[in-house]
Amino acid sequence: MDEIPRVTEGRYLGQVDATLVPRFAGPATFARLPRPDEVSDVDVAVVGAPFDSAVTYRPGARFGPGHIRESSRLLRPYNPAQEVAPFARQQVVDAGDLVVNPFSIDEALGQIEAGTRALLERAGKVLVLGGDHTVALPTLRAISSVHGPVAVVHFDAHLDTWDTYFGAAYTHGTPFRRASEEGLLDRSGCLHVGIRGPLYDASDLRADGELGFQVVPSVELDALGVAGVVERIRVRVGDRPVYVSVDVDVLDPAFAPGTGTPEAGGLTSRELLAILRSFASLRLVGADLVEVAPAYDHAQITGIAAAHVAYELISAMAPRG
Ligand SMILES: N=C(N)NCCCC(=O)O
Ligand SMILES: [Zn+2]
Ligand SMILES: [Zn+2]
Repeated sequence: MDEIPRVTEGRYLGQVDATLVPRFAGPATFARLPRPDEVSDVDVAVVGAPFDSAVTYRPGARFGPGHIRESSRLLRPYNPAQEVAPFARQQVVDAGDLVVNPFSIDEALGQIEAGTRALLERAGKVLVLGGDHTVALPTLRAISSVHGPVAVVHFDAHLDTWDTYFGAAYTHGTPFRRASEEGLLDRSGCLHVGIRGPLYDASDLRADGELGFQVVPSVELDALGVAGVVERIRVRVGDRPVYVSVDVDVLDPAFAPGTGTPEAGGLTSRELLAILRSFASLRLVGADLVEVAPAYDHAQITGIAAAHVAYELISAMAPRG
């Protein structure tokens, strides 16, 4: 077969050219980007962590990476909202899926950390596609081994700083408590955005604050506006290295039905995408996008929202000027 025609800019190998190869055909990598073995240098690696053995409610996020990739076929090379061509300013690749043991949470966490560390030897930045939110913990272990403790901007309906479930410490409701305890977070620079819904107890929020998080709850979105939220984030993280964790359930179930623990009253995709666009001015070192569970999705609503979240994150990582 002849070489597949790609949109290329200088040394950066981009997407399969959708004006020459139908976008519903051809490789199923994220945004139809190349694999690592097709390029010499890597700036950003997208990688799947298809693990969902630590959920408290509906399973299925193990199929998230494949669903996000399949929903990313329509993404085009130029992002007018950020005025950047994200795949022409940096080499972005899809490194496929990590192998994760579905029967051992401990082993899976070790595999995700080792896989991410190995990628970081080649790529400056990673974007991990979950998987349930547990995958943020091993990813943060790998990231902080390179950058030290990081500021975390966490988009979620849920705090995910709870302690244990059924006596288990490593679950999708506990990654940020473990990360804080392990010293992976810069406790002066973390915040959650989009928190809503019932808690277990009023003390959950106090404990969360002690672990290093400020909260921008979903109910404050209208009063603050996108610009107000962006400012809260900017002031909190400053020039620290920033890790962004996006649980797709931060979106209202109307915009993201395909997830395991949905809560009413969330962000619109327009709000979330607008906030992420402002991150071009932050020092992004890595990100995850988790909790996409296609079995509960319809017409790729959640998958498309997730693909655009990934696109804005990668665009924000692109060097400017
Ligand atoms: N990370 C997500 N999506 N959900 C955590 C919910 C934990 C709970 O059931 O209390
Ligand atoms: Zn959540
Ligand atoms: Zn979460």
